[in-house]
Amino acid sequence: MNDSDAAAAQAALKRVRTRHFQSAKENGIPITGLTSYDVQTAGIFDQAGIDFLLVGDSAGNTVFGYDTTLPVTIDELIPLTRAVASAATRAFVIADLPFGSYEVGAEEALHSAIRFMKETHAHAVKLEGGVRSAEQIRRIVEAGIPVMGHVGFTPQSEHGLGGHMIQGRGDQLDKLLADAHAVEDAGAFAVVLEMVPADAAAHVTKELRIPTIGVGAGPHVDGQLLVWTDWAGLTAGRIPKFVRQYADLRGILTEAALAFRADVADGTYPGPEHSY
Ligand SMILES: Nc1nc(=O)c2c([nH]1)NC[C@@H]1CN(c3ccc(C(=O)N[C@@H](CCC(=O)O)C(=O)O)cc3)CN21
Ligand SMILES: CC(C)C(=O)C(=O)O
Ligand SMILES: [Mg+2]
Repeated sequence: MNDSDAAAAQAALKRVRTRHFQSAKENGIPITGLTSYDVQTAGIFDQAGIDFLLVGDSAGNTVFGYDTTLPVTIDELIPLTRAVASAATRAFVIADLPFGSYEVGAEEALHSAIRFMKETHAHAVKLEGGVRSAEQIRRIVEAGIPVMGHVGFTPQSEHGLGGHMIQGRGDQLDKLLADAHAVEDAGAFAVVLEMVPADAAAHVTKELRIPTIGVGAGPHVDGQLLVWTDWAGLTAGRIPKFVRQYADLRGILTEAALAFRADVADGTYPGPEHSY
């Protein structure tokens, strides 16, 4: 297959599966992912051909209004994940394991992963940490559940890391590489690299057999993932420097709300066509 045939085959997939993450890397076809937390956006992103939908614990920020992802629970994420999985026909749906649902050990991690698989119909789980999470990843994979790893900046350890800090700079590159290899060796099908310098991400991407998915990791990775509310211009206030904003939903919805208010105030809504 030449490059454009491979890209067309990827676009035409009936359902993205873990082997397609691998073949995308091997054929140099960039993988795309967005977060999603509801049935409407999941349907839109799926139809647009986004390869995977991550029901992130970033829902703590984007849905529930917490300052960090730390308070997010499995019980909060299950209904969101179920909604996303119900709308995805082609996209691969990944459930993010929240803080406190896998750190105690492999047994706990497997219990949490099983809950997501049974109760949401997601296709895989994601968890944070490299060397420190390798046993958990191995155990979940052995049970037949695909795992996406997540190394570099891991938001669930934001307090331990001292803030939203770039990881893998200078002499931290060895730790980043060790973490990424630990995730691969434990059997993960892909790994997220968050907030790492572009050259460090390139280095990891070259060394690993499994695809790397960058979030603020520059262009030399196998795929790109963004939090959809940042990407679509819905997030209020500061967004991370690595985000390109593809729409201005906040502006559009503000205009719509102002117009609705004005129409109700001056009696032009509802019109006769909206009345019974
Ligand atoms: N809305 C949203 N977007 C995200 O990308 C995201 C979440 N929430 N929640 C979970 C984690 C936390 N992440 C974050 C959060 C903040 C920065 C950030 O503000 N970075 C600054 C530099 C560091 C700082 O000053 O705090 C930047 O300008 O990139 C980066 C990643 C990524 N994830
Ligand atoms: C930012 C991505 C990687 C994530 O973990 C999330 O959205 O929760
Ligand atoms: Mg997350």
